[in-house]
Amino acid sequence: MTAAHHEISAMHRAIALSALGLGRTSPNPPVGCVILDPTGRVVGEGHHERKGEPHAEVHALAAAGEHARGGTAVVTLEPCNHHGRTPPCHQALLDAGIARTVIALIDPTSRDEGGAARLRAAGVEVEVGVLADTARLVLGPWLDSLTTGRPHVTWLYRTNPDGNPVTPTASQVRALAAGMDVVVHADGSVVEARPNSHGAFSLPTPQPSRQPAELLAALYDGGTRTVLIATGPSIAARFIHNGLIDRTVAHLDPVGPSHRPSTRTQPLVPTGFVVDTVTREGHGVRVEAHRPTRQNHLPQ
Ligand SMILES: Nc1c(N[C@@H]2O[C@H](COP(=O)(O)O)[C@@H](O)[C@H]2O)[nH]c(=O)[nH]c1=O
Repeated sequence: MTAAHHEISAMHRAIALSALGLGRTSPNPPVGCVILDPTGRVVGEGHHERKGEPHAEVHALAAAGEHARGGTAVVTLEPCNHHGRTPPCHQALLDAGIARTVIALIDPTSRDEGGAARLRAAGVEVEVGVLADTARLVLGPWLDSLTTGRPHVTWLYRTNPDGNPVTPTASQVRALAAGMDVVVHADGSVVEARPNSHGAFSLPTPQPSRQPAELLAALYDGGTRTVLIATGPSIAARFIHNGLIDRTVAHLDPVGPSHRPSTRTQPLVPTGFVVDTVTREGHGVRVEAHRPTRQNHLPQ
């Protein structure tokens, strides 16, 4: 049996909710969950907000109460099977009487037997891989950081009318920083993207190191999973040359319909990057690109 239409709709909602956790949950993943009652009606929603706080399933089950009995849990990441800072979610689902669980992505950090296997063993119907690629839009950086052992790094810049990358504006930085753990600013400072957004678990931000790889390793050890480099090309180049930029977001300053650049020294996106989206935004254009890697796709 595959996912029904109303389960797909619930997964879309769960994925959107999970993104509310971006820039807050690290080192935990941003996860969303929707609970459907036995008739398919939405009776509870939740997302993981911060390390040490309840997981998405627990929030959603609390909202659903008794309506969850015999119902379906739709969750963006495999329910956990271990006692960490919070009790195992697969047990919470069993205790609530959930009969079916629809999962987008398997948790590669599942200790021993994963939550999906535990649920199946207890007689719960489990569907895995539902809207996996869509869920990866939110969980991708967290999953990538597990594979690389360093935070996922985005370089944000503006291109001037000549087409060369320069430091982004404060409002461009603010908009993207909302979903990031840490920002490296043009003055070299390394700060939590939104102060105190990680709650009681505060992210240590090490002093900027001359070595980008060392800086990223120290950030990863402290729990950072996403970094925004909000600088012109000189700082960013040190990361690019070491293969440490995963994604770029460029804001193009508008130019007239006929334009002759005086100097063009830099490409629009780093060499080898693949452009994903080109959108008109505000007065300018936003271009997003990513560095293709062999490790982009973990097993689902
Ligand atoms: N945030 C989250 C999950 N996160 C999983 O749990 C681990 C953290 O456990 P703990 O220390 O108890 O918070 C984390 O590494 C990841 O594997 N799992 C889920 O089922 N739902 C959630 O909402």
